[in-house]
Amino acid sequence: MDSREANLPADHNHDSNLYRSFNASTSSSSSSFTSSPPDFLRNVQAAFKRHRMMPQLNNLQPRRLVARRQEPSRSSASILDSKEDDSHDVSVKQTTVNHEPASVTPPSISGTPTEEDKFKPIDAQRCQPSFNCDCKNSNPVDFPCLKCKQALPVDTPKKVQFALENNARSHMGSLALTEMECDLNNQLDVVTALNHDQNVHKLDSDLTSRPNDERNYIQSDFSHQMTPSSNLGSNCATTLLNSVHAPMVNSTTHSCLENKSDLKDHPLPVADKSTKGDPLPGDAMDLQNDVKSVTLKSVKHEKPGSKKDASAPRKRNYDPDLFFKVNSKLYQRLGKIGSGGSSEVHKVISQDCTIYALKKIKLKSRDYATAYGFCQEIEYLNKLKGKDHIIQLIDYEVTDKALLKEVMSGSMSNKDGRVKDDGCIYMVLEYGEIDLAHMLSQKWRELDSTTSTIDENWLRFYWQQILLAVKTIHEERIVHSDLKPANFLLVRGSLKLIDFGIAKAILSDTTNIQRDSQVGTLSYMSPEAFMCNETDADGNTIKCGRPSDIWSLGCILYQMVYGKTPFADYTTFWAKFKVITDPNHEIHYEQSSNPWLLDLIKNCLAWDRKKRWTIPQLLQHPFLVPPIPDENPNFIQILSDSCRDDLKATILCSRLRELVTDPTGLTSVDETCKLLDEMSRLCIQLKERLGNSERD
Ligand SMILES: Nc1ncnc2c1ncn2[C@@H]1O[C@H](COP(=O)(O)OP(=O)(O)OP(=O)(O)O)[C@@H](O)[C@H]1O
Repeated sequence: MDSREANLPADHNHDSNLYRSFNASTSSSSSSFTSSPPDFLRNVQAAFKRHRMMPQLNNLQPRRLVARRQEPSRSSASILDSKEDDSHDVSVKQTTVNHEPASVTPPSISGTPTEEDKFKPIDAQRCQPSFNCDCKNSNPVDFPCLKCKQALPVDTPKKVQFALENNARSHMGSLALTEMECDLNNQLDVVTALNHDQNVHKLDSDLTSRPNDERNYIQSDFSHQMTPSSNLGSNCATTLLNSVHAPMVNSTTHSCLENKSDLKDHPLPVADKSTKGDPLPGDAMDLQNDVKSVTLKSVKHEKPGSKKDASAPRKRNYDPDLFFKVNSKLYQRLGKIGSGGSSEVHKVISQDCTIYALKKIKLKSRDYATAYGFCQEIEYLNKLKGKDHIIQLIDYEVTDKALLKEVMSGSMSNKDGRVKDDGCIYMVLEYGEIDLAHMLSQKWRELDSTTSTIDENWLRFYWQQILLAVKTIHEERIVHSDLKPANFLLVRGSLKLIDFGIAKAILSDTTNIQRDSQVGTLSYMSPEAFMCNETDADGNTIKCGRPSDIWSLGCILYQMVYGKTPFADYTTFWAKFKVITDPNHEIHYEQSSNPWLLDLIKNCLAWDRKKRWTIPQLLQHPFLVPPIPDENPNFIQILSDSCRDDLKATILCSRLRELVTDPTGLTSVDETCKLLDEMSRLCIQLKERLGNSERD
């Protein structure tokens, strides 16, 4: 055992009643868990910090996530199943706890059997595999196994969990009751179920009743553990620390209550026989009384096997204010992340303790074509599954099954039809910590307070990732049409593309697509997006294809370099429309210390879409792939040698040599830029030729 834990001071405080009473029944460890609240909290915090990244913690299941399993063939009234309430059964269930990674569940189009019933009951969720009765427990020390009744050794992290749980519980008011009740028949649950977020939340509410200094201490102690929430990623420890603002799960509590058929048979933890005879101090006594009263109500309300209940309509076993349900799986809401023009995006946690983003699109009062378009995002995300730079779709559900069917079959026979009023699209997505828009504004805030300019390596790193993301979709013949910083999310250090809400597939063999309407976000919209479907000077219909995305990328890069979009000074729609669609409008570029950078932006923001570079070209641009410095006198020679057999490449080489060795006429910055333009073009062409000859 860690010496710091072993040295925890003795408990003299009423706040420790719960864990004290528990310790009394687990005598060998009792001294380890005794501490006055501030010391105790500190020790717990220290211990938790030490262990929170350990794999064991990643397996912890937040019990509030789960709702009670209902037997498929029975009404909700028959939830109370004596077998399920048998604490022995817990250890059986825990062996079946599903620790699969976030898996992709094939969505059901219609009539698929509900998975609701597979939803793990709370007891099963709480127990960790190490606690099951197959423990072959040869070293009984601390906690009794519920099935074999043998004591199980308690490793350090579990103690930490226990201590944390109980510590927080000891600060709880009556809100803790229902959770307590869930534990009534299972002392071991108290150890294994770490529900820090809820406890902290409850702690908040309870703090008001505490003396000021103690309250301050507790608040600072816990807030200390709850720091950089959204940037921590999605491991379980993060979850536990992050979800402080998650709503409390009264509904789960209820479902938990519903599962206790006869709580009389199960001893209350606070009234454990090992503490028999000890008068229960105030808090614990209140708690116990409250538990009993809630229990009685619950039992009365949910009498098992009653005919009335059996005939009652099936009850929702979750509270829609607290959970989302997608393909019968529940996701607890942790807070709203954002909302777009058409959707709400929430941070959620799944039953396997993984953080996701859940995008909900309400289809109410949408016309069929629009709803169909939204649904197509699913199609694209499915197509882009497994691609590194694209946000991953974990699961989805379209409540209007007919609509989904149409999208999946690629038809829209029902286009004049109406979407069901309560129709919704749910998409469970990989969770992104921060989007590029926020990263940029942070970056620019930092830069504004110093004299330094944007770090080119930072720029290169993220620009390359942006290009790779767009390359992925372009290769799949998808035009995103709404590229902007907010649609690139940082996931585990990589930028990933989101929001294919208005993306379009390139259907034919042509490189362009025709859009039905003008789309995108004004500041990033290409000239052709503004003029989509109109006729150009040559009488051709203006189309939006991949080059339109490249223009948007140019706007993003401009913003990364200068801190604002190229048309930011034109604030109204019409002003923007006018300058962007004007082929003679000259975009203003501030000087840059790196001329390649300017060249790069200009190649994206060429008004003539045919002159815009493609993604493969941009990926090879000298800004990302700097040419070997001129100091190397042999560079051109080496280059010429390597393409000796290719006449065109040799010509390019000699032209490049001329420019490098004799850059005449460089009297102005403009001239210099032109020269660099030319050199850049030659470099790219050479690179292409070399690449081709390599392939041949
Ligand atoms: N997977 C995710 N992880 C984290 N945050 C996300 C995720 N998906 C979306 N968001 C957040 O939610 C916001 C809205 O999402 P999204 O852009 O997909 O919705 P939308 O309705 O299509 O928006 P818009 O009107 O901007 O096109 C995003 O800007 C982003 O901040």
